[in-house]
Amino acid sequence: MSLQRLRNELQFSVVVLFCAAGLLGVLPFAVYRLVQGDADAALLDGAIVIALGGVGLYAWRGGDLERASLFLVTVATIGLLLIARVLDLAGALWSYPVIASYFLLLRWSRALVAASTLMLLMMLEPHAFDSMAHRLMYLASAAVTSVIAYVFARRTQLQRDQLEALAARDPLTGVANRRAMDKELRIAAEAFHRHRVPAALVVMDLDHFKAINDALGHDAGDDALVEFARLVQSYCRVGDRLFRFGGEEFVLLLAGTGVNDLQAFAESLCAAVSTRLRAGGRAVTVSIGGAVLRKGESNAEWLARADAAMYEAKRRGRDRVVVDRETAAG
Ligand SMILES: Nc1nc2c(ncn2[C@@H]2O[C@H](COP(=O)(O)OP(=O)(O)OP(=O)(O)O)[C@@H](O)[C@H]2O)c(=O)[nH]1
Repeated sequence: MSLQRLRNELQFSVVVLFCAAGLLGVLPFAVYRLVQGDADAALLDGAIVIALGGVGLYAWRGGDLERASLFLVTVATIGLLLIARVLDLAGALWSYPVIASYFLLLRWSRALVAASTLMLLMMLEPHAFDSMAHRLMYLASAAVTSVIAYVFARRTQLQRDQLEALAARDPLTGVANRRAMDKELRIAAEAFHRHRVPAALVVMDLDHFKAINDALGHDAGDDALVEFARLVQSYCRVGDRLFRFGGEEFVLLLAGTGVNDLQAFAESLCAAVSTRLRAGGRAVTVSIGGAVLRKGESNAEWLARADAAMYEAKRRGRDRVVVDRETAAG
């Protein structure tokens, strides 16, 4: 489990690997200082090793990553400032990995503040550098490290956001996909169970879609799906969420909607589709099922009721709405 997280989760792997690398990097020095009889430095290195080991173990065992990250950068910063005091320039060299950790583990604005503060404190440290030239060289190299780490962290974050957005979208219609739906349903269900905010699900399935494909070709079918999604979205309010459930089936989540509003909304949407949606000059219709979330009901049960209502609409002749009225009980 944790090995898998090491491969898949950036923050987890940075915390664990930083702790492991820091621990392995500092431990030999702690032993060396002890052998040399340099008790202060040995004690300091030993304390850093123990702190890094503790944070790494905490994260590895599933501890809160935000907390672990904050603790890690704090330990690394304090350790670095103390080492720079005890060990002169050799201590300052550790500021490069510490700066990198800021940009990998903190929000970029906080990382910028932390890196600037660290550089300032190091510059003010009287024992860390033996000449002004060394001091300025440190400042320049630490600033370059900060810029590179900043660019890398920002780009990585941007790419991650883009990948997440792509993974949640249906490429044909551009609406959210089934994966995104599960998350939104959880949020709506939580608002209902905690605060009694009603929520309705609308399941929509285009009628005789196979016939459209067969008669006009797959591309015309695709166009009809895109047009349908556009039409439904034009009917949505700001908080409503449309998902492509698969094939020619779509799901609409209406937050704050009770059973009567659901019925009225679905009826007008159904009528709008049959009058406005066309494929090869022919009207395209939709069968719609609806259900509002009931007390004590799981999301799967809720969705299954809306889906069953949609199949009932198909059974009754298509191009119509069936709302599961039992839902009013909740
Ligand atoms: N063009 C296109 N067709 C799709 C897509 N996804 C699924 N389909 C087609 O949608 C059709 C669905 O057919 P059926 O499940 O038999 O349903 P139907 O013909 O719509 O009939 P009813 O739902 O019973 O009214 C299949 O022919 C699928 O190939 C898509 O992304 N694009």
